[in-house]
Amino acid sequence: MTTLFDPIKAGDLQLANRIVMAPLTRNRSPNATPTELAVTYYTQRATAGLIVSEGTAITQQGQGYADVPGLYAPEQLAAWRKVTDAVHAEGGKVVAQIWHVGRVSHTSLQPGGAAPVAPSAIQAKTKTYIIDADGNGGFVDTSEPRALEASELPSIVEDYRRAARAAIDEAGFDGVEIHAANGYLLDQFMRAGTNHRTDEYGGSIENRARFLLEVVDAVVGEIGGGRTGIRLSPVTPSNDASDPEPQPLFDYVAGKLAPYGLAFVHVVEGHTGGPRDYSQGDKPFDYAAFKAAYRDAGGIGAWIVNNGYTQELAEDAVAEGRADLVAFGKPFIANPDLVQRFKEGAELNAPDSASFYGGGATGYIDYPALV
Ligand SMILES: C=C(C(=O)O)c1ccccc1
Repeated sequence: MTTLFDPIKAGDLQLANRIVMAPLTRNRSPNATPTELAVTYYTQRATAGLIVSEGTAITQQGQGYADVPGLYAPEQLAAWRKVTDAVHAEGGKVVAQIWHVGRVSHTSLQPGGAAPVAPSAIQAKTKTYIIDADGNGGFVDTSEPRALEASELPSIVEDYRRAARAAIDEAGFDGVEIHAANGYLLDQFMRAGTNHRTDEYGGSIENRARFLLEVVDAVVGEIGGGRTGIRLSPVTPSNDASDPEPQPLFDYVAGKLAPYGLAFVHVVEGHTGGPRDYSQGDKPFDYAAFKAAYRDAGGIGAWIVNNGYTQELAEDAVAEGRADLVAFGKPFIANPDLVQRFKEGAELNAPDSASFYGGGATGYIDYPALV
């Protein structure tokens, strides 16, 4: 019977166990540049079978929150290199989550104070975190976006391709995870609640999935499917995302992803950070059918599940073949040695939500490991 502690090869990634550190935004990268604290933070957690980095912007246009990191400037890439070298020195594996927020941003974060971009000019009913001129952080409404011209999309595809190449060559990551979840740009294009376009990128499921698949094609073409993963969240309402018929949409996407030889498909089940049984549309989302759509079309990527898993739920999912790996977020924030704690059945540290976002060492690198 497969357990969480069995190694697995996911594409080109040889992983020591099935326990994944989920991408976790921590807002501790001033000027979009990870600090030395990030080196300690990720190294402390290097026993994870795979670390997925926090969302990392492919360009300033793709930046949506204060103090999140980027992959688009030399100092950012050099800072990430220190992180990946340190994780590798501990025997860990780490991929970069490459991210464009689309409409989930604010003019103060955008190049030249411009409006954020999106498939359609529909303002997200959500807030983002910015730091004002006096250095005070706070949550504000996201700015009204402008609709991207179709002629602008090839340039954004190139931004993803360039970021993927830089993540490998400059920043030293073992691969990338394309962030196509949680109501950000690629999810905005896929889901009908955010995509009201009438051109070849809107309307039908095929059209709404087109931009995502152009990005996947470019990234895989640049770094290979074996070093490329993707994160999807079929029914999350995060960042005001919605679609009335998620099953046909994501079953279609699964089938189109299958030929790319991806290292993994990472699925957020339910409401990101909320109830796993949350769903949209007139019936619960069928995750087994979604996985089957991928496998039946020839998809070989490892299947990673996420959102609210306990060790017991994770062990069952892997033992029963519903997942190949399980990603943990908050447990990894509070337990750098989560793998050891699972192995020993040790008590887990409780996470302190007050220090999830922003700040310094407190709540970041000071959670205790087992003696
Ligand atoms: C990258 C994020 C995501 O995928 O939801 C994120 C961003 C800000 C706060 C929490 C999470």
